[in-house]
Amino acid sequence: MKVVLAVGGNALLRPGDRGTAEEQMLRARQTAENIYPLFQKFKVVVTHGNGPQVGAILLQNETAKNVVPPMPLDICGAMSQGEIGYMLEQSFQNVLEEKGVNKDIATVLTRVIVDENDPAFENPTKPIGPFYTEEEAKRLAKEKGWHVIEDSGRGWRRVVPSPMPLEIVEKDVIAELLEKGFGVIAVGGGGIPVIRKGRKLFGVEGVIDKDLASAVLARDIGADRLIILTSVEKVYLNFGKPEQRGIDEMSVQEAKKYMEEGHFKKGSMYPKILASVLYLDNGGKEVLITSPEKVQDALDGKTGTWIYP
Ligand SMILES: NC(=O)OP(=O)(O)O
Repeated sequence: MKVVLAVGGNALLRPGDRGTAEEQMLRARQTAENIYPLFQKFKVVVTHGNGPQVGAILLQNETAKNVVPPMPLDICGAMSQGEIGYMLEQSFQNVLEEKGVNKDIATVLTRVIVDENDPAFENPTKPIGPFYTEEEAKRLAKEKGWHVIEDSGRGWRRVVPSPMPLEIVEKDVIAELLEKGFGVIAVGGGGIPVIRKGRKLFGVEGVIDKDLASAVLARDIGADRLIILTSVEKVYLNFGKPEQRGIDEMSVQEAKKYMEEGHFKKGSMYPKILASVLYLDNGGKEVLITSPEKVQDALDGKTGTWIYP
């Protein structure tokens, strides 16, 4: 069975973490300990976010711009794929070794085709980098020309364009590595956004949503299952309210209805449900949304939210 496994931001950073290498390596190791059995059971491609890391790389580039030439956002995205791919690959490989599982892991630098006329380029929505107070964020926006927003009740952040992913450039390479028995890490940070001009590709500045890009990958390689790991055990209706109710199973039609009714927050569960719909509406078979800690129980049918066509 071919599985695309999208790991959330908490795979590398938790609230309160500063984002040091030691912290991120520790979180990567914890993620590996939770998910290593999946590499034994399935042909797995792990995808991941990069919001905090790509924002930090961009800041580093901008801060040192008078010493070394700063890199544009697509190249910062490529750097974040290398950084995070390394941390995950090393952690997965070490845990698999300790558990006696014979599996090699390969990270694929991945580009994703977007539309150069995507309106997202004129309307930045993707939060990256550290959190600021409202006052700091508004000052930085004025001083540096940044766009900033309040991010899901967690603080203020810089936002950048987030075009819709259309196609995974490296889909055949990823599929081939899976068939040959490798565990694969790909589509890091939603992939590096590129546009097609004739037969050539060119990078563009943006950060793609990793859940949407994971759905496109799952479609493009004909994955049997899309698993989205996040900070909650299952999807909830009326999340955070007294009438909150966990969903064990829903159809894609029900998922669309709940989206329209406004049950899912834009910066958190909404893109995961949208990605599930995108995958299931394009031939996908099933989606599981749960936390890294509960993924084994969810696969045994004990928890998580399952979504079907
Ligand atoms: N690219 C992306 O979606 O990153 P986060 O999940 O970290 O926001």
